[in-house]
Amino acid sequence: MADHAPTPPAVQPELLALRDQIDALDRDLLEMLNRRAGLALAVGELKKKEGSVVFRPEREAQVIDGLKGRNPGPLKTDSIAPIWREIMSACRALETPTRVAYLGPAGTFSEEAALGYFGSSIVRVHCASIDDVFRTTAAGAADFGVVPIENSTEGVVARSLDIFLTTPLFIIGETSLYVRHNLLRKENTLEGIQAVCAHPQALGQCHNWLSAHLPHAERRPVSSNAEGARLAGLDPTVAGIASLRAGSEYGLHVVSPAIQDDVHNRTRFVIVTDPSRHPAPRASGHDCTSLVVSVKNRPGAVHDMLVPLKQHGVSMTRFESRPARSGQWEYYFYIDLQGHPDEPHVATALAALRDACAYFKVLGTYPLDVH
Ligand SMILES: O=C(O)C(=O)C[C@]1(C(=O)O)C=C[C@@H](O)C=C1
Repeated sequence: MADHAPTPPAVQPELLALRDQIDALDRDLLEMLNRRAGLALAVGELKKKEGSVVFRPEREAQVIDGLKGRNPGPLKTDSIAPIWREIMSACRALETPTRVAYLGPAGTFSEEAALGYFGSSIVRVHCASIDDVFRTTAAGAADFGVVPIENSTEGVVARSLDIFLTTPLFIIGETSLYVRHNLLRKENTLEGIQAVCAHPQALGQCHNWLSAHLPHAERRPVSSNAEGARLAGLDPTVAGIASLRAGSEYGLHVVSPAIQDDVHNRTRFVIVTDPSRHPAPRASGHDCTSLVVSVKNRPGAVHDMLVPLKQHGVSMTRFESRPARSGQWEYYFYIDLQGHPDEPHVATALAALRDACAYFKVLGTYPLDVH
């Protein structure tokens, strides 16, 4: 009896012929991608002469939308956005480096959102907190910041919304991520776990699972999930809740995968930048405008404020309130509208809304996320 591994079957001639065709096409693709990169470089030179910015989110959204609309298959239409984001990321990097700040360390969901939105050809700027992402971007140490603003299980990310009241930064893009949390640990067992370290949002999103499976373990909030994973790597009695990427980053076992209470758990992130260095994106055809407003505390004030939207046919896709901290039961309202102020009906509705509000700030106008 042979004691060595069986030899694989001989490669069939049909398979060889198909692979030859794939190799030839890959060479064509490589040549075409390089021609595309050459054109992007020429665009970059033009922009340098004009003094205009390199990153154009509305153009990238249109490129992806256009290709999705003409995809003949069999490539899945869902595959188009990630492929072209990477291509445009590589082309953009030839024009200029894109520095992106987000809540670090390596392996956070914020990092995943940043890479999903900008592609992987970016300069990664890790920040210790959401406040730090805003500060770093405002100080010019990053060109863009990526911050979470709402989660489908836990609701708003209050800190991000509060900072929007005072920050000079504005929103130029959005991206959403399916967030799957995993219980990670040095040992591959639930036995002996004394504490679970994660971001408070993740602890909240896994509340039922933790109550059912680790009722006696302390739930210890830390600055990020990746930080929780890092701590789990240092102490065998500690588990972290984080992404699979964070697990492999810190050499941990996945003791239990997908422990979030809601299988459709999603987080929405926005991309912020300094308007003095980067203009607002132009209309792409599928845009969102985000506002924060307040009204005088009187009967019917909120209703009256929203009437112009109906009158001018503008859809509201989000309406969120946060206490104004005045002690007077006053609130700030965070509103997302469909459309771009360059569209006349949106501009008219915004002007009327502004007149009806005691406080009115446009947080940004940007292309809707393209998947
Ligand atoms: O069209 C441009 O303005 C480009 O710079 C080219 C390109 C691309 O690769 O398609 C790259 C960066 C921009 O964000 C948009 C598009």
